[in-house]
Amino acid sequence: MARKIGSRYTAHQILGRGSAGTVWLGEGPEGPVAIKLLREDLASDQELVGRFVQERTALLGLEHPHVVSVRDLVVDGNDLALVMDLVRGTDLRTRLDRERRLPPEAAVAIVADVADGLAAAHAAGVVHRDVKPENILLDMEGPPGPGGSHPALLTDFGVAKLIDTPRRTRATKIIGTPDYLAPEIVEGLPPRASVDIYALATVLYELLAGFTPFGGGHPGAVLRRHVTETVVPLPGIPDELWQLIVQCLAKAPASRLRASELGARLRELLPMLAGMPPLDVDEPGTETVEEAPEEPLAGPPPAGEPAPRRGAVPLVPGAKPADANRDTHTSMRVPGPDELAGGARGTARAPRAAGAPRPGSARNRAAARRRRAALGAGTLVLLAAIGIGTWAATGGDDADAGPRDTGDSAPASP
Ligand SMILES: Nc1ncnc2c1ncn2[C@@H]1O[C@H](COP(=O)(O)OP(=O)(O)OP(=O)(O)O)[C@@H](O)[C@H]1O
Repeated sequence: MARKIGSRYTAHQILGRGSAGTVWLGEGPEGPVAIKLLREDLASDQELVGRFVQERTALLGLEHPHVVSVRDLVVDGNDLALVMDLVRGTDLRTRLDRERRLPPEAAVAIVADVADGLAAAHAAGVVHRDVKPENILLDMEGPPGPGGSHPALLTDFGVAKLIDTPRRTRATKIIGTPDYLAPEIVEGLPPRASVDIYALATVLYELLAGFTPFGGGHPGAVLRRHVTETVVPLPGIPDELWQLIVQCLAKAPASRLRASELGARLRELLPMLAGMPPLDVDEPGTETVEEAPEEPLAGPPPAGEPAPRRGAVPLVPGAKPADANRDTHTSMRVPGPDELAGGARGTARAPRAAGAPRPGSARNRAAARRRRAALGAGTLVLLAAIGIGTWAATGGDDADAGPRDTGDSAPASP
């Protein structure tokens, strides 16, 4: 059923639903558009509406072949909507679900497109903050490129920032999708351009492997892995490609490549990857490092309340997720030192070449011991980092103090 959005747009048919709202196929004065209608509870939040209007210029200003442009912002009664270019195709999550792993050439071509889009955004001072396969659209009407991949476009710019908490509390909250969150966000530091590079490298790893490097299990465990664990090489991956992934998954933001460089370096690899089949990797079982069963950091939901779905589990006991129905986002408090110390039992996931023995052998037990030692050291590092995060939080209201989330004006440098 058609629905009017403001005075200029009509929404015809639902294209999909996300955590922040529903995307409609619509019509505007200049032709077909995609309209993202934000959830009612977000639309009725006066502060968010204020930010929405404030962000107008930054959101509307981004024009790039690999970015889904926002054409208009509509604030009309209870409706809050972003009007975007319509991309006729599918999102990368759907393709990944269908194919499980992509041939390296196609994966690299897609990620190079997104890196180029990010480079333009970062140059304009915009940090995306929620790079993940769901936010990468494949334009099936665009010409197929290397590996037969259609052009990839990054969408949802600015949405993570819009639904973020007020500035004064921002440094104490984590907003995002756990599998793609850079370690410095877990540590409570403000998101800079380099968080997008980390998330994009995670996407590249996922396209090649079929799973993310630090995902699996409780969101709290996922967050800890970002800070404490190092990524394990994928069997059969060309070394040049692996080195790029490792560099962009560096724990230190300054060690990661800039988006423009990442795009260029990935494109240089394309000829070498031509015709290479998907990597032969088995998804690792989640190997428990400690013998004792892992205790969830948060208790079970009270009787009568449904268990929150993936990504919506509070990291800290008693903390309520912003929206338990969110499928892919999480809203958590930055864990305190006690909570981290109590949750130091982690899990480690190591990819295996297809057919290789599962973990549990004497060799793997030795590796688990090494990881346990590393995890202990990592926890110390994390505790120190939380100290820094706390400093950032307490400095948040002081105009002259330390680093801050400048959001749309965040420096594009890592
Ligand atoms: N500009 C667009 N053109 C065509 N389809 C779109 C466009 N933007 C989004 N979609 C489709 O709408 C669906 C919902 O998108 P939306 O951005 O709301 O959610 P998401 O990114 O999947 O999840 P989340 O918001 O939780 O991150 C997506 O599956 C996507 O395929």
